Amino acid sequence: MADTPPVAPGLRAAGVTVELGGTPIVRDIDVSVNGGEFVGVVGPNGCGKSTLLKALYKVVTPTGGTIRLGDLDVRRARPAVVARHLAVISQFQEAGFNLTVRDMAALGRTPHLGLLEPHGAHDRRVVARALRAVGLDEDAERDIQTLSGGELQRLALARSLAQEPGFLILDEPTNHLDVRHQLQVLDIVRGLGIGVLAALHDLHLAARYCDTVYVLDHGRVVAAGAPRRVLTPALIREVYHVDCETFTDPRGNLAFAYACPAPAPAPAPAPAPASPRGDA
Ligand SMILES: Nc1ncnc2c1ncn2[C@@H]1O[C@H](COP(=O)(O)OP(=O)(O)OP(=O)(O)O)[C@@H](O)[C@H]1O
Repeated sequence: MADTPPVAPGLRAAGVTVELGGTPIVRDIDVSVNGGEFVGVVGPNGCGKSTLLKALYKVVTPTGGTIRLGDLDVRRARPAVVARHLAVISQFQEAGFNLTVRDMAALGRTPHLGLLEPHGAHDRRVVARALRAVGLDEDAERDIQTLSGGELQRLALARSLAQEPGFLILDEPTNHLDVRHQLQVLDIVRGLGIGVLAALHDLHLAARYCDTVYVLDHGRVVAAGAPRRVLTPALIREVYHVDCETFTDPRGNLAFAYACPAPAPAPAPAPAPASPRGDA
């Protein structure tokens, strides 16, 4: 009988609170992502999206809360153990070393290998498949220093795919990407069939790809649920301070038309002080 594939683990975070430099940045947040679900975190600049994600993937230490990935207690587990289950694509991709594209993608295998254990045939196959998936297979021997920002972003995805994670956290995965590659990357991610938590700025992409969105403002969740239910003109006005109309585009996706609110009319000029002589 064929083995049943392992069930992708879900993420359950409760009461996550983060203070940085004595300032509360993330305040008592609950997040739940089922295995196979694509969940977005949206909100204005500085609302705490990256800090929340960093707390979930152990780069920032929360001051409170619990974080579980399947049966794993993320806060107590060693980072190397967490990395076997969780891949992360962070906001800024830097090509700091002279590695080839293939070598960089192959780093995704590290959590699965023992110290100094060489890559086997399976590892090489996984890496080749990951590079093919993001359209970088023909660039495998290039030095990563020569890649564009968008190519580096796709390489970061290839490295994460090579990691064969059970869960994926993405911080602005479409940074630097043109329209086609935005869709390509998010299609690949959604097609993985694992739990995904992604901070997204583009509400069109959030509405198109997410099963659920969490809307953050000033470090708190102010709304959560299916995009059509949550991303209303009223909520967008309240959180982003723009005028907004929503509509369904010709492809059936929820879409948004924004405008900055008209500036408040200038106050009327103060009346000129009365002349001491009383003439006009
Ligand atoms: N190490 C730190 N010390 C103090 N404040 C910090 C630190 N890191 C981030 N912050 C502040 O925390 C707030 C939230 O930052 P965060 O990067 O989580 O926001 P964000 O929602 O991801 O923003 P953006 O959309 O601009 O990427 C910001 O006001 C930021 O200046």
